Amino acid sequence: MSAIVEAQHQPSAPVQAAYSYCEAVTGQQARNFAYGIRLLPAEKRQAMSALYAFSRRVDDIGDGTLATEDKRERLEATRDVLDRVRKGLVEEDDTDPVAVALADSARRFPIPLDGLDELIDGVLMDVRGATYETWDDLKVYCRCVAGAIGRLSLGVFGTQPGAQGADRAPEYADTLGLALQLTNILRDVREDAGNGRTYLPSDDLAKFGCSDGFGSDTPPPGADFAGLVHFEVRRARALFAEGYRLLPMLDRRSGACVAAMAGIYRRLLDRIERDPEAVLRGRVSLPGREKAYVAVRGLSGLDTRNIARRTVRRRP
Ligand SMILES: CC(C)=CCC/C(C)=C/CC/C(C)=C/COP(=O)(O)OP(=O)(O)O
Repeated sequence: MSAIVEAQHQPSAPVQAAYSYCEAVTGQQARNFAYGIRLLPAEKRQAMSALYAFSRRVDDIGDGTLATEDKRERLEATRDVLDRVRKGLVEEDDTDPVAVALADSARRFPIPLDGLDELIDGVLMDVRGATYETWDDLKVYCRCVAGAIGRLSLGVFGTQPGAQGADRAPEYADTLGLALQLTNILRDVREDAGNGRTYLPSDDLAKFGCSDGFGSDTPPPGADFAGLVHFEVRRARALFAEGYRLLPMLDRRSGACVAAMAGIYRRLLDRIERDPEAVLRGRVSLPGREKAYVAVRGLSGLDTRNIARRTVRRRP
């Protein structure tokens, strides 16, 4: 019986090739998230790679050098691909491997594909050059480009039968996405400034005398740059703490994947907190061996158990 079930889960050759393509994209480009995705069993790993490859495509259009109108057109073309996936119109021999892999994943897992529309909407906001006055404004953007990825991933992970508070799992997955995105914004502050983009809320920039932006490897004169960074780090930490409530609801390997992704980003945040100006000098990153260590820790379940204990303690 189990052999029959196994056989049913074996993708056909073209679908397998499509997944191999998505896994190659993930391995080459997901410098941090690949460490978590690798910890998943094959079917979930393939589905996460399909989600990653689609998201990468959307993100690359947004970050690319095309003119604004061409970017818009390309983004709407990815929305058409998504519509074909949603309507079950993508055949196994389609020439787009990402569409084939995504269509197969959507058949296997209850992935809320509308989250990918949100991602496209978020990148369109970016292409339009949106700026954010308050954290509430920035949150709208972060929900689209990262919260949605958390909710999509949860569709692949699922929650464990009988997990307490599982109805709040999408909310926690979304919050974890916000935590990662805010960390990403802090890490990339200089690179984004170079591309004419500022994501941090203008209210926060004004409060710390940083409204003139970050065009050089030292803070603008008179600015309390460290104060600004520490303020945003505290905000990100609170989001991590809330989002981590998801972990005890997941099975062991999905929990390991999330713990590795979040753990690597939390360590980035630690580094940024210790030396805020480092983000002006270049891209803060972790050495490969440290990322591997965080992944192994995730697999050991240590982080998940600690969080479960803290969550239980906090309950009234
Ligand atoms: C529940 C759950 C799984 C939540 C996580 C959701 C998630 C993975 C959100 C991604 C947001 C983010 C910071 C993308 C940057 O990708 P990038 O390719 O620019 O990152 P990199 O530059 O660090 O490689």
